[in-house]
Amino acid sequence: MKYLNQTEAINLDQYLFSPECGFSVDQLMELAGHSVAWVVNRHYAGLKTLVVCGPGNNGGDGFVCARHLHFWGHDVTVLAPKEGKGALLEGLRQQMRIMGIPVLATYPEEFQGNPAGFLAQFGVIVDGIFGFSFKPPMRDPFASIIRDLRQCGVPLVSIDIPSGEDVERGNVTGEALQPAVLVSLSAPKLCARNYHGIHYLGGRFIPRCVQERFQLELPPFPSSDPAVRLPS
Ligand SMILES: NC(=O)C1=CN([C@@H]2O[C@H](COP(=O)(O)OP(=O)(O)OC[C@H]3O[C@@H](n4cnc5c(N)ncnc54)[C@H](O)[C@@H]3O)[C@@H](O)[C@H]2O)[C@H](O)CC1
Ligand SMILES: [K+]
Repeated sequence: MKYLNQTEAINLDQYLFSPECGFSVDQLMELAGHSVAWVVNRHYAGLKTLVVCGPGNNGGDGFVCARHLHFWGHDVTVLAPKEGKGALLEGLRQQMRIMGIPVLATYPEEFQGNPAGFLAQFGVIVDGIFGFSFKPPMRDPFASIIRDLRQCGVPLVSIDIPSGEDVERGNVTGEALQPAVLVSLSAPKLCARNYHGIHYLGGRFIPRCVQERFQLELPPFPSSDPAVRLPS
């Protein structure tokens, strides 16, 4: 299986959205977020869940994941410190509102100065902060949230990239998240080469001709599963 560098990941994404392929962002985000929710439910079914969303499409995957987990009976809270841009992310936020899923911009008042106390309420935390467009160094508010998440002891499930990792070189600063579970989307990125936790490939939407064009050599997905576990 091929591990993508940052440029290859962006090129694959753009090719999928080109007229030649005909996919739309919201369509693939739905499939990506659904596959992450499926993995979370498989390993952490029924646990109180926090989904932390960043400002880009990795955060969008997080909102979609939150919606599916809510439907599947999880008690879900979203922490999304920055308003993402565009109608797609705005629509996802509106869905949270009408479904009664709390979306916090900061830690609640009673936990200001005690992030560990807030995070300890959750059985699992989904990391939708940064994906393949992340460029170090991290900036606040995400730098401090990532520090809190690293120290909190609650199992983390990272979407596509453990947030804070350089997409190609991995955890070079030592400040990135170290998730219990990583769900790579489309194809794993170079930073995942040395990942030894529970590793899934999700986002089962790459047509055969696109796999061949990008020489992805993806493993087969079992039955109708939206994700496949990779050896680690
Ligand atoms: N093809 C697929 O598999 C699909 C993947 N999806 C998901 O989309 C992300 C990539 O999304 P993108 O919007 O390009 O970028 P990010 O979410 O990684 O973040 C960009 C966001 O973050 C800001 N930012 C960048 N660096 C920093 C920094 N050092 N400090 C603070 N903020 C930073 C930047 O300004 C942007 O606002 C991919 O990983 C998948 O999760 C799609 O959902 C579907 C198709
Ligand atoms: K992430």
